[in-house]
Amino acid sequence: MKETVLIAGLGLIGGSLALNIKEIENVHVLGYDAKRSTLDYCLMNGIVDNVYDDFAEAVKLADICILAAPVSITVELIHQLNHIPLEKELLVSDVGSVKSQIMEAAESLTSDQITFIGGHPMAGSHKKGIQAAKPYLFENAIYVLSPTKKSTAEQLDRLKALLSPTKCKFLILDPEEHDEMTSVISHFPHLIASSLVHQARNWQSKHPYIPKLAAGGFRDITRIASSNPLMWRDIFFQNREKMSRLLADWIVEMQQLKTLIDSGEKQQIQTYLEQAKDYRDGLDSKKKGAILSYYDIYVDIFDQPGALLKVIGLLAEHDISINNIEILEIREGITGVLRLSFQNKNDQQLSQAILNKNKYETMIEE
Ligand SMILES: NC(=O)C1=CN([C@@H]2O[C@H](COP(=O)(O)OP(=O)(O)OC[C@H]3O[C@@H](n4cnc5c(N)ncnc54)[C@H](O)[C@@H]3O)[C@@H](O)[C@H]2O)C=CC1
Ligand SMILES: O=C(O)C(=O)Cc1ccc(O)cc1
Repeated sequence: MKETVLIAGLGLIGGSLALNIKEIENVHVLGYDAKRSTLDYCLMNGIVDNVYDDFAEAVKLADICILAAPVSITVELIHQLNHIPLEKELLVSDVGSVKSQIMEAAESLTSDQITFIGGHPMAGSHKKGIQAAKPYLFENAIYVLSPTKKSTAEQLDRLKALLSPTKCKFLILDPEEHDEMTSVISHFPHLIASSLVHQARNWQSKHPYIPKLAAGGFRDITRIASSNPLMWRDIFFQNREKMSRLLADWIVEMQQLKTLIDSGEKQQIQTYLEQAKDYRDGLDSKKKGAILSYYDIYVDIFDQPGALLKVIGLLAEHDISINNIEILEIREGITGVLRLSFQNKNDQQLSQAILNKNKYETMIEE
């Protein structure tokens, strides 16, 4: 029998999930979103089979519903579920970056027909909206699942099967643990990235050339500050206790660093940097897999934009999709380096072979 799956919120994450779930035979995918233009786009591009601008109407038809709106809206939608008369069993999940409030709302659901299992794919981008949705967004990424008291092992397996086309790796976590870990590894770094951008902007009044000097390091560390402010406002708000605790620790560490810098203790400064480097290098190791590391190739190029187009064209001819392209420190007419990122090792190695055959100098970091 056909299973009906509703995705509520068809932005970057909901749209990317829909693209994957649509691949499964015998699944009918419905979409709900507050934006009419998003629903029209989804229909026009075959991302879902049918669209609704009324949550209650759509959810009544569904066997499984994935809530993929901003976190505060997801909490509201869970509360709404309590007041929607359902005629069949409904398995509900979500994709929210903070889990505690969502899981609290889910535990307070009174309907016997609804079972909730929390979810969070640990992958995304700084882009937002349906037009940024990609089918391979979650490949090799961790997908956190948080079962509830009511959910059964069979329901967990059913959800995993539905998400299996994403090629993610599942990890079961308790919501409190999840929120603490993501505050350290995702939410707090975002706050620091935004604060670094503010600092640069403040200095720009004294040095108008600051933006022109912004080199690779500043761009790398502040990339996430260009993400969706509405989404991150919700994340900071919902995880504010853990963020505040991390800020307090950070302030103490910054004070210690200030003392170290003021003292001019070269050896201690070097030790501090070496310890950070050792830990960071270990995180990136593909064997450990602690960070979702993309498969990068560095390519030497000589003049842009011609060289850029040629490299991309060569890979496109072989249907290889590039996850990210970055030009590292290139100026016109001077040798530069292109960093191409791929989702998997196969694409990385095939691309290297193609580029080498076409006389490009390439390098893969071990
Ligand atoms: N962007 C990212 O990298 C990641 C985001 N997440 C989580 O995924 C969720 C969605 O984020 P994105 O897809 O990035 O955001 P997005 O802004 O791309 O998409 C959100 C969608 O929700 C819709 N929406 C807003 N209010 C609504 C309402 N009242 N009813 C129905 N639809 C509504 C919007 O129209 C939009 O289509 C958030 O909870 C976020 O925490 C999780 C992992 C990664
Ligand atoms: O853009 C990036 O590097 C991200 O880290 C994306 C991301 C944003 C929010 C999440 O909850 C999970 C992943």
